[in-house]
Amino acid sequence: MFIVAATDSVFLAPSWDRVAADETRRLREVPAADVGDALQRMTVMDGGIRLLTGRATLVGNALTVDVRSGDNLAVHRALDEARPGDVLVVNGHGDTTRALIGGLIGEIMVNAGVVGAVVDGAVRDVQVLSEMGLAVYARAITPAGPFKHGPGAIGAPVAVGGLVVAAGDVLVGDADGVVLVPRHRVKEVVDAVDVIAEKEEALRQRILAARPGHTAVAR
Ligand SMILES: O=C([O-])CC(=O)C(=O)O
Ligand SMILES: [Mg+2]
Repeated sequence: MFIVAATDSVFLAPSWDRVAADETRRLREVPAADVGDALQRMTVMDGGIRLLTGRATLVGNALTVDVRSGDNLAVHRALDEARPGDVLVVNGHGDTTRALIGGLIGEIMVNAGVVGAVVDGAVRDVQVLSEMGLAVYARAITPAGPFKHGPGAIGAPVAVGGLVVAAGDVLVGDADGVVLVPRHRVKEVVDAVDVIAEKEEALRQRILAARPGHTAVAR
């Protein structure tokens, strides 16, 4: 940790599995909407979880953190457990009065290879986070800083955006928002998204063909 604080109040789960990057590669190329459709439109975070930085594409394994509202001690501690390709997923209990992540946490994320964050709460320093190339999704922005007393939990299932996210599950985000792909459903989703994309394209072509003044020139 880069801050000096006792962490006895922070629970740490023993370990969890992650999905290898080559298994999720296809999910980087398709809209989050298609990924959600491949999951029967079910495991999609609510629209309050919005992209707040310039980089939209987010695909990675959840490093889950539960915090006390307005307190980010467990976030600092969690980053010691981070692996490259992780996404910080924080249950801030919907509290938007204090930011749980900012530019300094962003710098630690970059050191650890953490590609972004999804926060059920608020963040700050969004301009700086954006310049770092991090994809950060949250409910709100506030300049108000967090406390660092704990308690918290790392690696336990968390409630974020109306979903339960387990450590190691895959998050897929773009400008529309964030979709959860449960770890054991990645292959099924990768197989399904191509079929969905083909169907959408076929329908789009029919719509374009019906547009007034349409000439049958391939795009
Ligand atoms: O004070 C904090 O922990 C949050 C913050 O602004 C930063 O990480 O830069
Ligand atoms: Mg800051």
